[in-house]
Amino acid sequence: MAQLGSAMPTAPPRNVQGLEGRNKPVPGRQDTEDRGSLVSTLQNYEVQVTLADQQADPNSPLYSIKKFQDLGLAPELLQGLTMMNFFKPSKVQERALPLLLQNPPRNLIGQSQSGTGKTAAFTLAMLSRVDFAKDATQAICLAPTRELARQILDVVVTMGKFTPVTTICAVPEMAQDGRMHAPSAPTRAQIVVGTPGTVANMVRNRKIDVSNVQIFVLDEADNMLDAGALNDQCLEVKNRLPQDANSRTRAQIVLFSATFPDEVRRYANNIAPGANKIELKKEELSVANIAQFYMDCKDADSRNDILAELYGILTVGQSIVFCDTRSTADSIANRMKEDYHKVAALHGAKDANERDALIDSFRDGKTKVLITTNVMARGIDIPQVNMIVNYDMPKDASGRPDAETYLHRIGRTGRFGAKGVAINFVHDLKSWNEMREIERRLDRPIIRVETDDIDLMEKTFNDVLKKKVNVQSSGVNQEVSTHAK
Ligand SMILES: Nc1ncnc2c1ncn2[C@@H]1O[C@H](COP(=O)(O)OP(=O)(O)OP(=O)(O)O)[C@@H](O)[C@H]1O
Repeated sequence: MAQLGSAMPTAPPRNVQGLEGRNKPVPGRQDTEDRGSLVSTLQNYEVQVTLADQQADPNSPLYSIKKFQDLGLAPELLQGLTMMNFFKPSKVQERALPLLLQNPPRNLIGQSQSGTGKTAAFTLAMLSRVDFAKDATQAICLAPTRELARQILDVVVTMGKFTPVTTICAVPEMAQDGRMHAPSAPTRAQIVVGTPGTVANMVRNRKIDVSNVQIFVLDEADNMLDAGALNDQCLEVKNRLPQDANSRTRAQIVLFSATFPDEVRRYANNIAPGANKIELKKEELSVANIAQFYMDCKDADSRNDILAELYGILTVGQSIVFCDTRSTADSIANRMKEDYHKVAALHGAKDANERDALIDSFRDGKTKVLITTNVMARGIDIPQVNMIVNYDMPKDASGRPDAETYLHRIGRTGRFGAKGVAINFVHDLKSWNEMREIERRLDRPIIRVETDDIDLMEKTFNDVLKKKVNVQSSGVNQEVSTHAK
């Protein structure tokens, strides 16, 4: 098979500004700003019909027979949903909301595919449990990264716009921007969203009074309850919440994730005893609208050449490139920048202010390609992202292929019914085996795409994004890799 590699022409990236799709709504859904407008263009019209069709398809995770009005929500929250152009609940929202709002409150362990609206479900539950007349913290939500905590806080604020709710984002070195307080000050905010370390610190130091907390949410719960510091910090917060006579946490405990590996699920049952459960079957884990490809790279280094060649395609929408380590992320970004490609590297070694600036710039579409580590693998919701590249295949702490992290990574695209493309780089037998193991576990084909013909690559991806092709029946080259031998 012909491959890109050191012999690849080093011509500057082709100008793809004129390509169909640029600066237009992501196929399959509308951009956030556009979703409110009445149908103004043919494309928006098509997009809206597509989402409505999916929400009417019983096999879609976006399917629901109910309206938000049927789910027992307060009128101010319905107003917030209308303002956000949430017309119908998704399956997880329809199923979770009545369970979350039942009285007396009961714990919930909820699982649903990436991008299917779990955040709205637990945000509505938090907003519903708050007594706005009470000047005290009543809901705490923990998320594994500052980027995700900030994003969840934004959803709380937007959805709660017609309520008088008070909120804070408790993450390290939170900037004062009028809405978010510095976490060093004691708070009475009704809803606290933050990262486990900072919130645990604040609770320990009495900066957060937990005596009135009614609901405690762990987003990305399987990750948070996996052994390690996150788990210890989450447990510390939970154990400081008021308890009943049987030493059970009085607050409603809500755990959400797209994945719950068996061992974490067992443990989750101890954390949230007697919980209502919404579970996915193994075959339901993958999101069908994300087409998965792999590219044969000649060797480890040639991945950079292929990435440079892909740049034009990656910037048609927005893309996230995942690699193993912070230093790899920096070195890929530096090499791309040497070729005058505009990319940003975001990872845990950057300071807080820089991280905020980088994600904000990416969210605003000012940066088109983000090179990152698993720090961005979970929860981040940027509808314009239509491509994901696994520069390195994800591995767990013991170095084994990590199918859960893979699902979360590729789930940064294909949000709420949109189409997305995931591209895996395979450069040796090891990475080939890792990819095949993940493919086997998730039971979805990962299909080879040729790397020697940029036009064909572009067409293949565009056809998927424009819904012309169902990859599983497309006849796209399914030969095995040269690394399979
Ligand atoms: N009922 C709805 N109608 C329209 N859009 C919705 C609805 N619910 C959620 N969304 C949008 O869908 C996108 C994905 O939602 P969200 O981020 O909550 O997914 P998630 O299930 O938490 O994903 P992940 O597993 O990646 O964390 C968001 O942009 C959100 O605004």
